[in-house]
Order: sequence, then C-alpha cells, then structure tokens
Amino acid sequence: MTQAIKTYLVGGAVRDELLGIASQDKDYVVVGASAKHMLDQGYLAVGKDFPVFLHPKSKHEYALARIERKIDKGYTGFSVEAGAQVSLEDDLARRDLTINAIAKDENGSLIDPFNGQNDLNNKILRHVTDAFSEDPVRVLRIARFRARYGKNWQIHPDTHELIKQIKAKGELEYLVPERIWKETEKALNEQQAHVFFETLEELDVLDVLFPELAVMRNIPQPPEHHPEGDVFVHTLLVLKRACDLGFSAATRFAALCHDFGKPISHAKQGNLHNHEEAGVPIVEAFCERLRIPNKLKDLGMLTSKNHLLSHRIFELQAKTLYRMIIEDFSAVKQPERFLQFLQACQCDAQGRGETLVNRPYPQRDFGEYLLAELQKFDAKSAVQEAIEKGKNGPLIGDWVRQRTIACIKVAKASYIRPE
Ligand SMILES: Nc1ccn([C@@H]2O[C@H](COP(=O)(O)OP(=O)(O)OP(=O)(O)O)[C@@H](O)[C@H]2O)c(=O)n1
Repeated sequence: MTQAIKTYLVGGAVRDELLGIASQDKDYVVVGASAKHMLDQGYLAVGKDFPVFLHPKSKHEYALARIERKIDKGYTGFSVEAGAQVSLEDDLARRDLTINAIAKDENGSLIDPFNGQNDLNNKILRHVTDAFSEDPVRVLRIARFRARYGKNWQIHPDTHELIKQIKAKGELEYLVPERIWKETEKALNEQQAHVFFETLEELDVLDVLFPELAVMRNIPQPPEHHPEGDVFVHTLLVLKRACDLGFSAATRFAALCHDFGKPISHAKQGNLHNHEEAGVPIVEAFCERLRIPNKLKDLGMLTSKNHLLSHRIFELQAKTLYRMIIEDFSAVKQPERFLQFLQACQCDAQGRGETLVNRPYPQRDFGEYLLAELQKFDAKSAVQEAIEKGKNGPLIGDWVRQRTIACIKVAKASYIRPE
C-alpha cells in the first residue's frame, strides 16, 4: 500500500517536550518515502545499518519508517525492512518504551498508539512490544532513564518479566563493550547516576553486566566505620554523594571503583586489609573489558590504590605524600585528576548513611593546599641548583626529589587547619 509522504517528530524529543524538558536531539521518521526520494530532496545518507538521512540545513536526523526483525544473536543480527510501505505504527511498534513511541505530526497532533502519554503521566517504563528483546541495550536504557527521571518511575512488571527472559536466553552476553560503556557513561552524567546501578541490581542483571559490583553484595564491613551496610550499599552511597555534590562524571567514576578490591580481599583473608592495592588490577581489567578511556582507567586505579592515604593525609610523612601526589598522580602536571581523586575520597568518607553524610572532610582542603604549594615549587631552579653543585645523571633527579619533599615539609608545617 502506498502512503502519502509524511514526516513525524518521534522518540526522545516528543517525550521530553511532554515532560517539559528541553531536548537537544530531534529525530524524525518519514513514512511513504523511498531512499531515492530522500536523496533527490537533498538529504544526506548517514545510516550504515539503517536508512537514516541528515536534513541538508538543520542536520536533524530523518529515518525512513522501518521494521526490524531479529534473525540472529547480537547487535548485527537484524534484517531491516524500510520503505514506502512501512507504516508509522509499524515503526513505533519496534521501539523500546511506550514513552519513546509517541509521534507528533506537522500540525502538532500526537499519534500515540501504545498509550505512551498515560505511562508518562503515571511514570511507568513499559516496553512497547516483544520487539524490545531484540536489542538488549534497552535494559541499560531503562536503568538510565530511571537515573534521569528518578526512582519513583516504576518498571512495568511485564517489562521486568521480559528482561528476565532476555537474561535467561543469554542475550545480555552479546552486548558489545562499547554499547555498555556508552550507556554507562551517559548514566554517570545523569542527576542520580547511582539509580542506574540500583536499577540493574533490581532487574537482576548486574552479575552479567557489572560483575565487579554484583560481588560487593553481602560483603560485610566493620560497622563502626560503615554503619550503612555492605560494600554494595556503601559504593552506591559514595556515588550518590558525588552526584549530590554535583561532581563530574570522572569523579563519579572514581567513586564507583574505589572499593573494587574489597570482595577479593574478603574472599582471600576474611577481612578488607589492603583492598586498595587488591582493587587496582580489578579496576584495570574492568576498564579494559568495557574499553573505558585510559584517562578514567588511570583515575580509577589511582583512586583504588590511594584512597585510604587521603583519609590519613594529616598523618602522612612528606615522603609518602611525595609518592602519592607526585609519583602516582603527577599532580603538578595533571592537577585535575588529583582534585577528582580528593573529591571521590570525600564522597567515600561521607557515603556512609545519614549520620555521616555531612561530616567534614578537611583532608580534601589539605590535599588541595599541598598541590597549590607544589605548583609554586620551582623545579627548574632546583635542577639548576643541582648542576651548580656538580651533580649529574640520576643525582640531579634525586636532588630535585629531595627539594620537593622539603617543600612538602614546609607546606605541612605552615598549614593552618580551618576550625
Ligand atoms: N536501543 C534503542 C535506541 C533507541 N530507540 C528509539 O529511538 C529513539 C531515539 O533514540 P536516542 O536518541 O538514542 O535516545 P532518546 O530516547 O532520544 O534518549 P536520550 O534523551 O537519552 O537521547 C528512542 O526514543 C526510541 O524510540 C529504541 O527503540 N531502542
């Protein structure tokens, strides 16, 4: 059946408009048109797997209405049918959630065959049809939408059931690392990033997607330091604190991985001693598995290794401070990373339940002060001095190191701790 060519705004833009939220992306679906028609109109073809075009001026995305059928496992196992015969309803039916399957025509009328507006009003995340299962990344999208909109959004029981089946069929294992990370990165930028992981836990998929977090469940911690409960509860409170304080996604990431070593230390020794060191290779393997950028990997590993040192920063000797701030963090060259670490450590101290959430963390101020003093330290003059004293080779480096440690000593002695 041929249909008149019509264009509709769809997906996130319609959803966000109904929620009264500004949305950057505008996605359109075109029915009744062929790819040739789009090209003749001057649109630029961009879709590799799907017939998607860019508007020549606005650069918004225009996709031909399409039906997708799963023919094999994994992301590429699709057959796509697109073209003039595919209806708007067909296209909306293959989308993930009812709230994302509302279209708006050129006159502003809404086309909502799956009652997405009802679900929006009632804060329900519900799959549109069983086609939901065809793209398991949608499980992560659900968790991400909850991290954005809030935990008071409910996942419909039928959708929960469908996700159980997706897991049972092993489909989650076919998710490519890049797609898991892309959703996770977006989630870390949401207002309540911790809700992303809480939701995955509620959906019972954390063990497949984030085993490093799933194993934290029921790992006990000394109640005098951790009244909040097990390592999992603590980790998500730390992440929550980072969100509540408006810290960046990088700091949130550091908060997320700071205690990755606790489960393994507990399994090996029955206590959590040295979990900081034990966590380093686990954070590394986690980042490599999900192809997480090196910048975050390094921050995560350094945070795992050093977070207890930050808590004890006032007791540390200048030598140890040197090792942490200069050798480990290269903080003079990369100050941002050290500052993110200090923020994550503050969240670690405060992410321990209601009673401790507002306790002061003067360690962060002190760490920032030390960094500022080290930034004033003139390393070039120290090198010059070493040369004048007739030192050469590694002895020059030793001299500069000693001078830097001396600078830390002076900074320590002159620091006045705010009341
Ligand atoms: N795995 C996916 C990804 C996207 N979509 C559909 O494509 C639309 C646009 O996708 P995208 O721009 O990735 O997400 P948004 O829903 O716009 O969400 P966000 O605000 O996070 O960009 C979605 O609304 C949804 O209808 C889908 O069904 N399944």
